[in-house]
Amino acid sequence: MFKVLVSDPISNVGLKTLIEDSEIELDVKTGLEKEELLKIIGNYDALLVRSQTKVTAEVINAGTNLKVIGRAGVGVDNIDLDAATDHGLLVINAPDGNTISTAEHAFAMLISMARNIPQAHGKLKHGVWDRKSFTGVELNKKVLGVVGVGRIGAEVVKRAKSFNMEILGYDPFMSQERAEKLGITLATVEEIFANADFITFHTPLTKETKYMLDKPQFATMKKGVRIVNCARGGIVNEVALYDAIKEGIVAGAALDVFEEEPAVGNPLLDLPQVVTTPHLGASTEEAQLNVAIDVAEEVANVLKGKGFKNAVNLPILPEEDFAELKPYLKLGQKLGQLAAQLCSGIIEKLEITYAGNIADLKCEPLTRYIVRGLLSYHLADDVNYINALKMAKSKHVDIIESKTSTAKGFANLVSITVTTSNDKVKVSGSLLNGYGTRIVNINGYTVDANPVGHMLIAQHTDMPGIIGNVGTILGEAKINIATMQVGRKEIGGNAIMVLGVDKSISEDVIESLEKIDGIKKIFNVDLQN
Ligand SMILES: NC(=O)c1ccc[n+]([C@@H]2O[C@H](COP(=O)([O-])OP(=O)(O)OC[C@H]3O[C@@H](n4cnc5c(N)ncnc54)[C@H](O)[C@@H]3O)[C@@H](O)[C@H]2O)c1
Ligand SMILES: O=C(O)[C@H](O)COP(=O)(O)O
Repeated sequence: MFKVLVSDPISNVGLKTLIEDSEIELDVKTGLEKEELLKIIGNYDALLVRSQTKVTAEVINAGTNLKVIGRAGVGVDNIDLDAATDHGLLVINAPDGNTISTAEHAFAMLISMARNIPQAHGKLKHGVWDRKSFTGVELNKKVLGVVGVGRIGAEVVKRAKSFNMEILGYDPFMSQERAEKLGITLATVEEIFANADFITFHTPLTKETKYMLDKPQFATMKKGVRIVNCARGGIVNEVALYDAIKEGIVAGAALDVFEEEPAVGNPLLDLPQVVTTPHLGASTEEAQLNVAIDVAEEVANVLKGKGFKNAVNLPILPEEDFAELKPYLKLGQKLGQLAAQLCSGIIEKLEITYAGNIADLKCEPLTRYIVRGLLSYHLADDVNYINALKMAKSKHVDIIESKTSTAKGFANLVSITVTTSNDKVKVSGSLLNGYGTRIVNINGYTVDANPVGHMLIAQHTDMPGIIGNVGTILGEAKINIATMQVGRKEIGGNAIMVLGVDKSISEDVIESLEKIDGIKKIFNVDLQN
């Protein structure tokens, strides 16, 4: 049974799949104080939030059973992604469900600001018929600057076009071709700031976008510019905005989001030029239902080990690409596990070569499986597919990947070389058509071993009697040999023996094996998981 905590208001109808799932126990506890959340989070496998719950490193540390954090919405700036990744926790969001609602809200805010609708409404509601104070401006033929032309930005563009606005757009990922398709002019952010009558922001809040509109940028703007921020507080510096309004540079600001929320008491709210809503961009029946359905489905899939598509802290391959790579994942993990058990010392470098037809695939997920296999020998469950690369970096393990079309007689070959403070180990594996995963080379010795269960790998001198002696000792210890491979480079030289055995070999048996004349080193390898 998986326990899921919902700590922000999320549509009950949208959560129906989780509520009705017999494998899931759902608790809805909204408005928890930080201390209360810290106290109970350790009981849950999944946490579902919107933007209110601050999922800090402290919460993540306390969530010892957490596997996934689901965000019913887009922005994940309330979640400490680094801490989640460090703990191998998957963070998923629901990026598509509130696009239209937020674009409509941004546009509603823009028009309200241009025509002073909230101010006039407020006055009339208080019994004052004031037609002089609220002369607005048209949108027709005005220049709209859209900063961030992703899902929401592009929808805002569509709506602005129907109002006959001239649109300048900036997004680091927008090509000239896409701009032309949207019917807008590709501009730099500086050009937008210098030329726009209205500027609307639709970027996430990142280190790069934090205060992208600040005092120096206001100084470059047209007098009378109007600003819309329905993305995130902190993209626009609120102190600088306040000053720019007071100085008459900015004629109006429409704000749905604030640096500190709830924004009660924010000085900007005292300015008549500011129209505002309390973070309502995604607050429609439709958006809330959409995001709840999406996040519920994804969280259930993650918990049950099924596929998911909206991971925030994990690169996701298109389904077709992942299907091609999937059969290799087990091979990658086993190669990593095997190499970890064949080497000693501090792991410094991992070199991976993808050869043959696998070189044509997008191998990043496979690299993660190899790294996970390698590090899990020492770090056990602390390392997983999500945090593997970060964990390697934090342990100062350099990862070097290369690809080549030639695979030395195999259709595909994955080779890994692990360099440690006192060792170097190379193992290669292949996915053999009809035979599954195979270890085909260990430190230059050709072998053909199925990487499963318990293995005994012995480095020895190629001389008569060794195989018999090993068999006798294992037989006396009641250890059944399932498979056996011997590889050598030259007669009487160094050789390797790879045995598949039915159970783990105890230390005293290993010691007896090590005493056999000609045996150089014994590795008791466990490839069970
Ligand atoms: N007010 C609300 O209720 C509400 C609702 C939904 C989303 N949002 C906010 O809106 C943001 C955008 O949502 P979306 O669904 O369109 O996301 P998106 O990922 O589709 O689009 C964001 C775009 O911003 C661009 N970008 C990133 N850095 C940039 C920079 N320095 N300059 C210009 N562009 C940059 C990205 O390339 C991307 O195309 C979210 O991150 C969220 O914070 C707010
Ligand atoms: O990023 C988002 O999806 C929006 O800011 C919506 O936030 P909310 O779920 O708290 O309304």
